[in-house]
Amino acid sequence: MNNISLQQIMSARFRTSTHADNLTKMLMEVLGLSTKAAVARLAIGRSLSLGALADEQVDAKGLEIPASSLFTQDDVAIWVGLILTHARTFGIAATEGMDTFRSQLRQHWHRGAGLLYEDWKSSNEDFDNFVGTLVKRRADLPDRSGYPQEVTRERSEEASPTDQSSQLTRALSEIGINAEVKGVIHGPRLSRYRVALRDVNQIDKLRRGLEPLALAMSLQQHMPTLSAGDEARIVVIDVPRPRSTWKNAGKRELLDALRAIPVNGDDLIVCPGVDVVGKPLQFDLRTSPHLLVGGATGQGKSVCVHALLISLIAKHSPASLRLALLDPKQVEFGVYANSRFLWQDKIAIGGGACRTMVEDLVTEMDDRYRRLSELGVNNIAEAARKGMHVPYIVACIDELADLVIQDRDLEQKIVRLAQLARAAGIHLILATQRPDAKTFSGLLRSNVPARIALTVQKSTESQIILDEPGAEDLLGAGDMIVKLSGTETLRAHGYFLSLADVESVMRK
Ligand SMILES: Nc1ncnc2c1ncn2[C@@H]1O[C@H](COP(=O)(O)OP(=O)(O)OP(=O)(O)O)[C@@H](O)[C@H]1O
Repeated sequence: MNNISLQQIMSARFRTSTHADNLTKMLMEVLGLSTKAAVARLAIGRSLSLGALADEQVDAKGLEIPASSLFTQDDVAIWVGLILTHARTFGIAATEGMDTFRSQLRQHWHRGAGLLYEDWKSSNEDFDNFVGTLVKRRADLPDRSGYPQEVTRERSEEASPTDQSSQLTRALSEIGINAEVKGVIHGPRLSRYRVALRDVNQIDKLRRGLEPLALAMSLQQHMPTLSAGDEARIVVIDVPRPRSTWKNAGKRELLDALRAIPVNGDDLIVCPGVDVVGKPLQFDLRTSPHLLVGGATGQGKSVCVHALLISLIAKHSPASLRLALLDPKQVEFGVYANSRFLWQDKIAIGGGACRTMVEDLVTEMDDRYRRLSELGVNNIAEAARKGMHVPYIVACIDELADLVIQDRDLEQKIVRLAQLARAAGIHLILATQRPDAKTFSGLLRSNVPARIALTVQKSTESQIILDEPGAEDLLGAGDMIVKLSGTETLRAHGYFLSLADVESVMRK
C-alpha cells in the first residue's frame, strides 16, 4: 500500500450504493443490529470470500459512514489487507490509491449486502437458520485459497471410525427386531452394516422404525438408511458417523478417478463425488443430458458444480468442449475468468448478460440443427463422421431462480434448450438454492432428467429436485443424492475442492 496509510483510511468516510444502503437498513432491522457498520462488516466479509467483483457500475449514493465506525484501530489493517489482497488476486491493477480502495470497499459492501439479503430470504427469514448459514460460510473469514482452514481442522480432528455393531444390534432389539450384524464397511461418512434379520417379515417393521432406531443409537437428527441386501433375509443399514471420523475425498481423489477414465473427446463424463463406500461415482452428460443441482444455501452446491466442471475440463481440450457460464448472482465463476474453455470467451455475469447468452445458445442450437439437416444426420456425433466438428457446449447456470422467476420468456428459452439441445451437443447444468415449483417448473422438470440434491430444509424441496423425499436428511457439506434417468437414487459425498484446487487443474 504505497499511496495510502492506515491513518488516512481511518479518517476517511465511505459510502455504498443506494441499493445496498436500503438493504443494509433492512438487514439492521430484521437482524436486530444497532449500527449500519455491523451489517457492512458482515457484507464485506461475505463478498470477500468470493471471486472477482462484477464489472458493473455501482453508484456511491448511500449515506456516508466514517471509517472509525466501520473499522477499529485493532482491525483496520486486517480489513485493508484483505480488501487489497482480494483486488490484486482478481487482477485490479491500481490498488494503491484511496479512490480504488473506496471503490473496492463500496463494491464489496454492495455485493455482500445483496447476498446477505438472499441468505436471509433463503433461511425463511429465520434468525437461527440465517446465523447457521453464515457460520457455514464463515462469512466474515475471507478464504482466498478456498477453505484450507476447514480442511486442516477436519484432518487434525480426524478420528478412526468405531464399529457400532453391538449398539446397532441392541438398538434393533429395542425396536423389536431380532437381527445379527454380519459385517461392516466404514465408508467416508457412513458405516455400512450388513445385517441378517431373523425373520424376513420384519423388513417392513424396520422400515417404519428407522426414526426410533436413530434415537436408540443417539444419532441426533441424522437418519440411517435401509436398503435390500444380497439375500432375502439380509438388509443393508447405512449409519451416519460423527463428523470427526469423516474422510472427505478431495482434489487428489477426483484426479485419480478422472485418470481411471480413458480420454475420449466423445463423452462428457462428470464425477461429482464418491458413493457410500468410497467408490468414485461418475456419469455421462450425453446419456443424462441435462442436470439440476439443487440444495439449500451453504450445503455444497458451488463445490459440486466446480467438481463437475473440473471433470469436464480435465478430460477435454477447448476444441472438443466449451463452457457457457452464466452467473446471474455475479459471484461463482470468477475462477474460470481466464479459461480457454469459455464459450464466447467470457462469463455472462448479471441478468442482462445471462439473458443474451441464453439467446445466443438458442441461436447456436438452431444453427447446428440447420447444419445437421444439410448433412442429413441427427446429431453431432454422426456429423463428426461427415466432417462437421463442433465442440460440445456445457452451459452452466449458477442460480436458475434468479433468471427464470423474473423472466418467464427466458424460462421458455431454457425449456427449449432442455428439449432440443442435446442432439446439437449442448447440455445444461442448472443450479439452484431455491428448489421450488416456480423455479423448476413442470416442462423444465420433464426435460432435465439428471438431478443432484444436496441437503435441503424440507422434504417438499427434496421432492422438487428428486421427485422423492430424502435430501432433507442429508448431512450437509457436500452430502448428496444423485438420480439419473432410469436408475435408482444413489447416496454420494461430493469431492471437496478449494478455489486453489480449481485454479491448479485449470492451469493444466
Ligand atoms: N464436498 C464437500 N466436502 C466437505 N465440505 C464441503 C463440501 N462441499 C461443501 N463443503 C462445505 O460447505 C461449505 C459451503 O459450500 P458451497 O459454497 O459449495 O455451498 P453452496 O451451497 O454453494 O452455497 P450457496 O448456494 O450459498 O452459494 C464449504 O465452504 C465447505 O465448508
